[in-house]
Amino acid sequence: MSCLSSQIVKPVTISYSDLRDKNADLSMKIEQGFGPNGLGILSISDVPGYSSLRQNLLQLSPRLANLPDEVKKELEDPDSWYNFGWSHGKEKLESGKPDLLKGSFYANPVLDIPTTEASLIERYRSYCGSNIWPAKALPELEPVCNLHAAFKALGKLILDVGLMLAHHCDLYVSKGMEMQKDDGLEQILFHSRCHKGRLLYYFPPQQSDCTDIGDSVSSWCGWHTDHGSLTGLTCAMFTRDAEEITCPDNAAGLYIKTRTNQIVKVAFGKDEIAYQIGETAEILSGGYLCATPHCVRAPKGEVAIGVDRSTFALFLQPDWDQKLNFPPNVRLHQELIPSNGSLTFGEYSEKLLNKYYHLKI
Ligand SMILES: O=C(O)CCC(=O)C(=O)O
Ligand SMILES: [Fe+2]
Repeated sequence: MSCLSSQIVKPVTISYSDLRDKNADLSMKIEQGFGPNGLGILSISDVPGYSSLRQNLLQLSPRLANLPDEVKKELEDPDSWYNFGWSHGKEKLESGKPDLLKGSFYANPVLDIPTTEASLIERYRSYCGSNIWPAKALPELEPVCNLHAAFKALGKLILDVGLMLAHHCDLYVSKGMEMQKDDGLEQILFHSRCHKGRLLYYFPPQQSDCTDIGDSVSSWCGWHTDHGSLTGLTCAMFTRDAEEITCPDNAAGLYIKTRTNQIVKVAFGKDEIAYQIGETAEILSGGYLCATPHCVRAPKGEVAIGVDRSTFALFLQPDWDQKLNFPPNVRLHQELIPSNGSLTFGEYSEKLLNKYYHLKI
């Protein structure tokens, strides 16, 4: 049984100067962060230029989310199942109801048009579509017109730091498992065209929600594991009436289920980038890196009225063509895996999307 701890846990931290040293032995820290008995998250401190890029992007999140509905509609992309541009109320909550609690803006921070091949765009809708940026031509979008630059700058920085971290993950995994030179996470992620950034906006609880929110730890975002390899996360920004505040409810925020089934709130600094493990890192590493179950708790009570939350996630993911061999000891989504135990990352993701959108598997 899971057990909710009132403790707030700080992840293991690696400084940027240690991380970028390819020869440093960081395997103890990688194991503490990501290994079978690790917390499932670690943070990187002192990344040059990071703090201002975080601030630049996160401040645009409430502005984007509060644009008129018809303007946001122009930024939607049903062809990619809302995996590019603006998405609100398209995913389902654990209860089966549409998720209206948060809005997201998705884009590939590296490639605006990952491919022009129609068959690929049709087959891998969530990755092979094109980015949609607020056009300068629309005056209503003026407050978010620099979204394009701010999103790409932060996304690329979190990607570069994530690749350095992937290098050290490979060194750790190679101590336990035989690996070919190009099989490692670093090379797989370096060659991928599939990275996806997500600017998230959690709408503020209203007076009427006060009693609805309840005690659940997953009241803002349900329990899940990310299906990419590494997820880079910024420390969230809370605002009320467009002013940045400290969240009035200390229990609100990101929660993780540890390997020993403890549910803990994790907190890391504004100046740190946190990374979590996604399912495909667990698959590629034969279970040496373990996917991180997590959720987000909303602030509760009168003090929470009008408090919103903005954050950014970068999903570092393998290319759509990357073959994944599912090791027998990794038991994620067993029902989706064919008998030969192998799928490409693109096929795996499409199957998951079908599962979550209640379409056919
Ligand atoms: O809001 C957060 O801190 C986490 C978001 C998240 O888990 C996701 O987008 O997959
Ligand atoms: Fe997540």
